[in-house]
Amino acid sequence: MKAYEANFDGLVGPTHNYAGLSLGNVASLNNARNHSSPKQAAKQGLQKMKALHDLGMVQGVLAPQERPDISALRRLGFTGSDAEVMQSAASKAPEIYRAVCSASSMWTANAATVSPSADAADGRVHFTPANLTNKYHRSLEPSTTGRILQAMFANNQYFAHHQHLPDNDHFGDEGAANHTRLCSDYAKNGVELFVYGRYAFDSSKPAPQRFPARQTLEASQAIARLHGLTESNTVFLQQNPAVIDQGVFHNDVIAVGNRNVLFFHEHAFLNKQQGLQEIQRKFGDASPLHFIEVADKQVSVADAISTYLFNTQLINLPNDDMVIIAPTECQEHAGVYRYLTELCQQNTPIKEVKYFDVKQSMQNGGGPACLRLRVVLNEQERAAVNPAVLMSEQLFVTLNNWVDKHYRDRLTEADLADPQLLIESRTALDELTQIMQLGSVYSFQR
Ligand SMILES: N=C(N)NCCC[C@H](NC(=O)CCC(=O)O)C(=O)O
Repeated sequence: MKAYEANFDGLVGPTHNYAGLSLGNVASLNNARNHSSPKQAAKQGLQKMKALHDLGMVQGVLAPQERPDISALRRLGFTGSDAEVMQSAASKAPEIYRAVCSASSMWTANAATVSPSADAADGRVHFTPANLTNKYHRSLEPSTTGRILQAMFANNQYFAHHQHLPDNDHFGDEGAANHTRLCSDYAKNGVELFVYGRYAFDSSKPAPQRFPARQTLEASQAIARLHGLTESNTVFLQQNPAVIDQGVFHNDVIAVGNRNVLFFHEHAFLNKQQGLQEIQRKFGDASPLHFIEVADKQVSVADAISTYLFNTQLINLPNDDMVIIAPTECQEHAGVYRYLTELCQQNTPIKEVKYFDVKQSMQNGGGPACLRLRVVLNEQERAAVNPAVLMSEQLFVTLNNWVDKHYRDRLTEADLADPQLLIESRTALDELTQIMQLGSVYSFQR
């Protein structure tokens, strides 16, 4: 049976803003406190989703989260009406307040880790929401993410949903951003590559010194166990601590894989040769596996971070051509643009690059690949997905109208404390759960 690698992009939420919350994420800190455009951000995301749909890809939408997160503030002792909770938190704890306003759930590469049914012992598609423990503003996401995923992939004959890992940094898990699956065909058993930043229970092991390693080996191993993967179809690689310390806060900022191609930077991994050999061994030699390694002299780590060359999507079109979906930053950088142009003339499966403007997201350190969660679905599984979350001409028009109706063109930090913004957000999300037939997934609805 044929299988597809579907992309589920995060719909940017109404409070999208630049709060400088992510130590280790260069863009987040560089653009802190700039004003944002929630409307433009959401529409940029919808444009990319629609473009992939029009290319014949299976494309879906993952709903945003309720922000400002009032229940998170009440858990921290802020009391009174919703408006009073917002006002007192915004004035007494502005850093915390900015964190509970973040629309960071748009980066759905961090929503969960997904293992296709062809890899899992029980023959179902497995989802584990990421606990995102390393950053407070992201740690607010997993419970709601889990409810939204269960409303999208509801049929438990085909889909298995796990609770996110323990909310402790020893099990820090950032989801699919640190997970890649290589295979000869999406429908066939593949090799699942887990990339971690540090060991949690062995401080003698290498670790970054300047910026945090968000993903632990122990978290990645737990996910593999929960998903029913085997030793023969999993590989655990450590990210090079030196690149984490330069600002590569997820593996998907320095490497990306799709089907039988792993596209990565020379300095991406620790013990690279040993790791690549293990991948090759487990992938087998029945069909070709392409390692496309970019040398530092071709593209430096710093340029990879500023252009997000590796936070690109690698997709196979229905005609089987492999295409790179890149941010326009890659087009605007002469060296990276030259590299990509030459790459398409070489004898690799990659034939073309398509550029998209996702600047609102890029300014917070999220590129095209951050914005999507990949889910491999065979025909039966695809038919079991909630149809209201799958992109179509109609859904594209409906969601653009919805954004035009509810989203602000411009948001400044001061606007975040406006009680009206909470009302606008909740009104928008309540309507969205009708459009996408999600049920009452938000705590304000329960
Ligand atoms: N690479 C992947 N897969 N995802 C990108 C996530 C970017 C996100 N930025 C933020 O959360 C910034 C929020 C702010 O500063 O307003 C992060 O650091 O977790």
